[in-house]
Order: sequence, then structure tokens, then C-alpha cells
Amino acid sequence: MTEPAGSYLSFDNVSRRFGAVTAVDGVTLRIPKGGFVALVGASGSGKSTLLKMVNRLIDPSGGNIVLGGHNVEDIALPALRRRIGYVFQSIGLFPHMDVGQNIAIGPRLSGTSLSPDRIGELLSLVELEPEMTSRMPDELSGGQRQRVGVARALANDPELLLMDEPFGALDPVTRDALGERVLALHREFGLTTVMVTHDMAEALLLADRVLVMDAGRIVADETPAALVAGEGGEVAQALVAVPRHQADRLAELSR
Ligand SMILES: Nc1ncnc2c1ncn2[C@@H]1O[C@H](COP(=O)(O)OP(=O)(O)OP(=O)(O)O)[C@@H](O)[C@H]1O
Repeated sequence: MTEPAGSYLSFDNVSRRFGAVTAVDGVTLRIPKGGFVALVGASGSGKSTLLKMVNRLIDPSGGNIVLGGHNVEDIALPALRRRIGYVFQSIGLFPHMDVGQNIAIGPRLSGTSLSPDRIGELLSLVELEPEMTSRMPDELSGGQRQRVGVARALANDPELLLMDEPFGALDPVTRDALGERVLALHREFGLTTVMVTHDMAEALLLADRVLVMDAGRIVADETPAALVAGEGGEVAQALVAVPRHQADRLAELSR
């Protein structure tokens, strides 16, 4: 695997079993600081399980995960979660709290209150008006809610951003815009980002490295350019074929 020296997040022979199912099967992987890694693969291939073992929503059955030089099991849970921003598809905004309270919940749980200015700043980062702070979640569109989810993930100034199908439920235009925004934030704040997605096109366009999972294992670990050039093997290429075929058909239409 790449960059062993500059590793910031590493997985060493990590497995997770659920009864008879081996969801993650001996994954060894090193991610350097500042990397933007996309994790793709069929439904049930183990992507979410791998991601959730980083912030210890799930614990491994075997192996070690090391973040910034420390085994995640040795980092107190509140401290671990403060260092990690987590965005997931179902967003999970608290319905009885307004937008500002939702964004401030992480810092509040760790004893810090966010100023209205800071909440406004976080809203601006995701291109929402600061006045949105007093809206309730059910008064927002899906895209706006997901933007609030990203702002909330950034509220603790995390080093690591974990995203589990963050844009899955959004329309394509919003999805594209929010993806670009997240990439800009990733660069601006020097984040390390791991994003689970079903969408190979999204992975190729946003990530600097694409990991393909199949039956709990990583079967390809390539740059987007290498995947587009045909590298990565059969499972990876079957996924790349989808956006390639679409691009070919669009090109035919314009002829
Ligand atoms: N809490 C659980 N209990 C039992 N089995 C589980 C549990 N969580 C996941 N699994 C199983 O582990 C395997 C991997 O699931 P996981 O959610 O990690 O896959 P995934 O690649 O993220 O899928 P999807 O793309 O559909 O979200 C699946 O077979 C799933 O049924």
C-alpha cells in the first residue's frame, strides 16, 4: 500500500464479523494526512462498517486502527469524536432543535458553547445564509439539511471528515454543488476525508484515491486517473464502466 511513512489514518488487518457474516475481512490500509479517499463498492461490501470503526460506532473483531499515532481504542471517546466530523445520509438533525442548536450540539456536549458569529460562519461555509440559524429542520429542503449536516460536522474543527453516502438522497445538481463545496472545504482546512459513495463518477471527480471494496476486502486502490485508464481489476472496472458508458452516450448525442 502507499505512503507508509506519512500515514495519518491506518488500518492494520482490521476485521469485523456479525455472527456468520464477515463484513470487513482483514483490511490493511494507510491514508496520509490531507488525503481525500473515496470508498466504493456494491451494497453490503463493508464500506459503512469500515468507516464506522474509525469513530468507534462499531468496534473491530480484530486488528488495529491508528489515528494520528494512537490506536483509536486508546483515545477517550469524546476526544476521538471531537477530532472527527461525521456526515451521513440520513443527516440526523434533531427535529426539536433549530439549525443553530443542531450545529452547536457537538461543541455543547463537550462543554463549549458556539457564538452566534461562529454559527453564522459555519453556515456561510456551506453557502447558507446566517439567518437560517433560527429555522427548524422541517422548514429546510433536503439539500439545505445536508448542508447543515456538513456545517455541524465542521463545528469542532475536525482533522478527519468521515462521510457515509453524504449526498445520496440529493438531486443531481445539488449533489454536484455540495460535493464541490465539500472538496473546497477539505482543501481549505487541510482535512483528511474518507467518503463512502455508491457513485463511481462522484468518487472519480472528488477523491484523489479510490478504494473499491468487495466482500469485506479492498480489491482496488487506485488514483482516479489510473481507474479511468483501465487499472484496478475487474470489480473496479465494472464500476467505472457505468459513468464511462454514460459519457460515451452523451458524446454520441452531441455528434
Ligand atoms: N449491525 C449489523 N448486524 C448484522 N450484520 C450487519 C450489521 N451491520 C452490517 N452488517 C452486515 O455486514 C455486511 C456489510 O455491511 P455494510 O453496511 O458495511 O455494507 P455497505 O458496503 O456499507 O453497504 P451499503 O452500500 O448498502 O450501505 C452486510 O452483509 C451487512 O448485512
